[in-house]
Amino acid sequence: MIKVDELSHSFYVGKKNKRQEVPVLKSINLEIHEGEVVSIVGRSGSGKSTLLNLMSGYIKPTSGDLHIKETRVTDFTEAKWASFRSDHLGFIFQSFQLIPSMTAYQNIELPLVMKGIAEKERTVLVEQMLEKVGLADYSDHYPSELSGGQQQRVSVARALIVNPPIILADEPTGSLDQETEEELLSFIKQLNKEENITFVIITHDDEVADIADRTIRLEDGFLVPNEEEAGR
Ligand SMILES: Nc1ncnc2c1ncn2[C@@H]1O[C@H](COP(=O)(O)OP(=O)(O)OP(=O)(O)O)[C@@H](O)[C@H]1O
Repeated sequence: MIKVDELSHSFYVGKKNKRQEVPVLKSINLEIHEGEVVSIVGRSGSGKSTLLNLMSGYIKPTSGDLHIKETRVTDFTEAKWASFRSDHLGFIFQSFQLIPSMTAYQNIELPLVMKGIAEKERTVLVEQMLEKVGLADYSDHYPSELSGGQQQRVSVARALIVNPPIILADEPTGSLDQETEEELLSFIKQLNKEENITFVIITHDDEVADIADRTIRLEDGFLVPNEEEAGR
């Protein structure tokens, strides 16, 4: 589903004549299979978000190769990435990243508008999705009128609305209380089981790592070999 080969990434900081290379990811090899829930853990600064941003096409690798759904995306232009993302990837963030001036309904509808889906069809899909995430009564609420857990459900609904086979999540439970976190995790597990959606989840949270089929650990930009896999 996602194949990462010898992927390295450096940032360059400082002024032109004093440009300094900051190597962040170092020869990462990794394969994520269809239907897996994979958590990515590691200390702050270990490169987790950089890896997710590479998988999303928001940054380009310095070297190495990346395939998603058997498509080589390494050299994609921004336009190609934008269309690939809208067909294959959904995103969930710690800070929800909802548009404050749009209602729950409009936030969920947005990816369909961007895909050029007709209004009639959008209405059916958004209403179904509001039911599915238990927010049918909150469709006209703005993000500021929703609890953290409800906002996260809107953001999950927005990620799901285009039926992506893969969802990439950066600390999705980071802003939630214990109970809401458990709700979100069981919803993720349910989506994974019933709809075979592949999840890649960055987390600091042991409970998220607990629902994952596999945990990948980054340390200073290197992937730490998984003992179980290394022993096979
Ligand atoms: N745009 C950038 N320019 C320069 N350095 C960057 C940039 N983005 C990230 N870095 C550096 O890359 C390293 C890895 O950052 P990254 O955000 O991937 O870590 P992380 O594991 O996700 O951390 P956290 O858990 O705190 O979110 C850090 O040392 C960071 O300072």
